[in-house]
Amino acid sequence: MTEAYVALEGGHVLEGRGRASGTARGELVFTTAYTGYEESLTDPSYEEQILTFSYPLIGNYGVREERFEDDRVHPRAVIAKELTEDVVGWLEDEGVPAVDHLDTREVVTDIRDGGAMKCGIAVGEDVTEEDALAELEQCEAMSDHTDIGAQVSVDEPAVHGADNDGETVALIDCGAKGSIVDSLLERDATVHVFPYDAAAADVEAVDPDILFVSNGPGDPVNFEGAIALVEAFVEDTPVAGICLGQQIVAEALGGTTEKMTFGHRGVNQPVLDLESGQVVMTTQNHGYTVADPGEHLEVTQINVNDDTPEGIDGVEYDVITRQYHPEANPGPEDTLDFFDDVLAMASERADTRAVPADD
Ligand SMILES: NC(=O)CC[C@H](N)C(=O)O
Repeated sequence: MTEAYVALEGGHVLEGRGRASGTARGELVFTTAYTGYEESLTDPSYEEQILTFSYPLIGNYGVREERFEDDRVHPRAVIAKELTEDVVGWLEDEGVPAVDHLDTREVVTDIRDGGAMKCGIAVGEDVTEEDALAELEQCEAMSDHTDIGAQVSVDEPAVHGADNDGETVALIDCGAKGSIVDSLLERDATVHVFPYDAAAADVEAVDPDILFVSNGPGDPVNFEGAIALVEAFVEDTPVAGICLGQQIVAEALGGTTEKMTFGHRGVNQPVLDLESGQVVMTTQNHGYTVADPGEHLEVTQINVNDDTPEGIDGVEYDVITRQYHPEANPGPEDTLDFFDDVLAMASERADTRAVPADD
């Protein structure tokens, strides 16, 4: 019999059915997404986290690689009410422990009331509660993962769409989802992907029309290299960001970020555009938020549920960021036009440079 124990911060241990064996520790979070488990499980932003699905049945339409956001599963472990054989086989192959047949409603309400918390998991033939508690004991707070970018970023720069005719984007890869790159390529951009700690001179060498800071896991203050890049480029080059990217831009330009109680993870987060008055449905996956944008940034969109900043523009600089995921995957495509706005900003910059100085 495969045992499964989930030890929550504070020492409460839940018992479930073991589906994929192993031990793991991480920050316990939940997503309310009712579809898109392949995309969520391959989203690098879930590194060092244990993902609970509040939707009860996960895996019911199989597992297809073309829906992956990256080439591996990122959460340290997976919890659901019911996991299908397809998804269990995939998690087993990936060596990611999985537990089902426990009360996920209890897990979700614990997180909602107590906040995202440390968690230890043990799944296997002979594991005990103590094994899960030992994992919990060793679990570090998310902010203590000071070099988390190294786990998810590219090692070397890479270029995609070199033959495209559009704008040149320097994408700072802090754990970028594949569909962010795809969304730019579909709009004819050339995308130079750089490691999260790239030197400014290397980025400058491709003469980007825009610096684009990606999504990624963990605490934005730990991405010192990416923060320095925004500082170095923002006066002369437009800057865009998604999710962690928005938080990094705020940190770079005099704003502050903070940890939320349990964050936003799901595919139906309502966002209000303050200028148009329009509300859109968005995909989200974050546990930190911009607390104060500072004087160089202004909030243009807010979350309808809790008023947190969802869209930010530069006051005097060309800056545009989103806290949610305009690329969707999973989730609604209401906000794909963000990529058009980003590339329009990049295009203006390209046009300005093309004009000779004495014109
Ligand atoms: N998806 C993301 O980029 C997540 C950003 C950051 N790690 C957070 O949890 O807020």
